[in-house]
Amino acid sequence: MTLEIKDITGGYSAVPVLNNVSFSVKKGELTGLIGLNGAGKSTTIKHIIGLMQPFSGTISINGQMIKQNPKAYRQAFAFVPETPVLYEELTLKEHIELTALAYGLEKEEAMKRALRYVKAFRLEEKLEWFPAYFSKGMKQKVMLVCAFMVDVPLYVIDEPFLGLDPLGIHTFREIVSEKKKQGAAILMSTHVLSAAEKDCDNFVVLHNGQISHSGTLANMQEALAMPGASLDDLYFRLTEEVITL
Ligand SMILES: Nc1ncnc2c1ncn2[C@@H]1O[C@H](COP(=O)(O)OP(=O)(O)OP(=O)(O)O)[C@@H](O)[C@H]1O
Repeated sequence: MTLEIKDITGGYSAVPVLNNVSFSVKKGELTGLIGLNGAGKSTTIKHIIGLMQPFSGTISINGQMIKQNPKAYRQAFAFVPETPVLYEELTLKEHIELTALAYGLEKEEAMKRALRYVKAFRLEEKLEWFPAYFSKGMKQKVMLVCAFMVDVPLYVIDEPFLGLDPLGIHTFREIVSEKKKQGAAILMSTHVLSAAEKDCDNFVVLHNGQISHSGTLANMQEALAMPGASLDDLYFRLTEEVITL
């Protein structure tokens, strides 16, 4: 098990947003984290990446908790936020160098690795560009390059499908498939259920801060006695929120 979340309860004030959330993400698997607006996906991710500490429960990556060795824990994952966070005064090349520094990678080797992804996302002419010149999708690609250039056990990716163009999504899928083959675990939060159904090996459905289901599509179909149902239909049943006009 690469990422193991055991019974976490947590939130922003004394009132918890997450209640007894448990799930795991296995080596070589892509797990989709899905749920309605406000269900608790970002809050869960903030706990995983160490921005928030749970009131109770534990989170570990490859058996290690953040408090045991914060630096090792932080270097065990790469995170891509939904909204790109880039340094205005640094070029794409300098973002790659900064990532290498943060993960303790040798600069030339790191650049070689990053260039594969830079080319795959068609950014090779833009290595000297500053973020101000990038479109929203290009900024997202820069974030993805900086995440995928490091070999880590866990990738946490928040909503990759809304900013990328179709070629970018194709490239993203190819990289994810390669990373899975190399044994990485990937947690991806998304609202794009058609893409999630196609790509994810299993799903964690959050509803009102609790897990309403986790497992494969087949597990969900069986549990809900909806053989052959799409992820959309299963999701609406699990969240019980189909609004008709
Ligand atoms: N900084 C914050 N302070 C207080 N409450 C917050 C904060 N951020 C989120 N919340 C609350 O926590 C709950 C879960 O929000 P969260 O952002 O985790 O949802 P989400 O599933 O990521 O939603 P979305 O799909 O809209 O991104 C919501 O009730 C939200 O209002």
